[in-house]
Amino acid sequence: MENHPAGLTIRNVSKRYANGVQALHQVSLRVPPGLYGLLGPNGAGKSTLMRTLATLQEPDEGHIQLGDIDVIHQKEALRQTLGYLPQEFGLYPKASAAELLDYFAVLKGLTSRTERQAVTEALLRQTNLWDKRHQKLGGYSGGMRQRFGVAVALLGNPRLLIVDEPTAGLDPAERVRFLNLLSELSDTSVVLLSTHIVADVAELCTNMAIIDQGQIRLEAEPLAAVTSLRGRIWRQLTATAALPPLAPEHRIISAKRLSGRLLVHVHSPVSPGPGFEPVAPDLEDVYFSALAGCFGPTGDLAQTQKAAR
Ligand SMILES: Nc1ncnc2c1ncn2[C@@H]1O[C@H](COP(=O)(O)OP(=O)(O)OP(=O)(O)O)[C@@H](O)[C@H]1O
Repeated sequence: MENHPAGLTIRNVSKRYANGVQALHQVSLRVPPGLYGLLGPNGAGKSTLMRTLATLQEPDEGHIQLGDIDVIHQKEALRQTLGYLPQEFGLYPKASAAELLDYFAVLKGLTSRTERQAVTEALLRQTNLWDKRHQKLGGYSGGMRQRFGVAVALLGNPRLLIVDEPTAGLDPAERVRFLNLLSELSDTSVVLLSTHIVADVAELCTNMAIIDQGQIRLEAEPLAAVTSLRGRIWRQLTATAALPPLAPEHRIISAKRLSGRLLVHVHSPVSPGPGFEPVAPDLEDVYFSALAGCFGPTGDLAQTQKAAR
């Protein structure tokens, strides 16, 4: 991180809610500038971590640093440089994008009308909404709403942009447009994307982490993670829906129904037995292997590879 003064460092962050749920357990991550994907299933703790980073809630313990800002103890300083797009946000349906963005710019302290016009025009162009700026937000599609959310989050030129599950509900074209926008933004800042969609991370993220039950299961570059699984993923298409019997050291990482049959993927350093064939791994195999604990308790790819040699 020393080489990346604007990067984000998260150390041993834990959070237990009043109802006893341990949403985060000793989470540590290094998030360099670029597009970083935080991938995990429902209830993994992604939103809890995002809200904590956005200073909307306190962790029980841990340390978070963005460049020279101590996020937990210098909340105001962090907020000056943060853009946050929550999982759900309300918009005034009767306002147009231009009106509402102008309003948020005033709230952000941009009092000069000329300056505001320049800033909001640039943001509406960047998010590809300029032509639709006079349309009422109530008539915006899901993707346009999300891009408008990003325009609002970008007011004030944040060094850290947090987007919490932004692609859920977008059609494929809108999803790609939205991810491209995030990728462009990540040229100049840290962009943290939380998602449960593996393809979001596979396509554009330069780094990623997989979180499950409040714990980091893997932190890696997506390509390196896929490469690390070469020769370790095997598949079998079973005639019935029954899972094949396996030795304890072989782990079924996924089982999908396919036209009445079952496509089983197994993580194993050697052939799991007759009926299995090797398969070129992809990021979905990485994801399911991580959830099955195949990358070890620390989720550190380098450690895992060393142990496997
Ligand atoms: N305010 C809260 N009070 C109590 N428990 C909570 C609260 N918020 C979240 N939880 C619980 O903490 C765990 C993590 O939730 P969180 O919303 O952070 O996960 P997530 O990965 O964002 O899930 P999703 O993809 O479903 O949004 C879940 O078990 C959830 O039920």
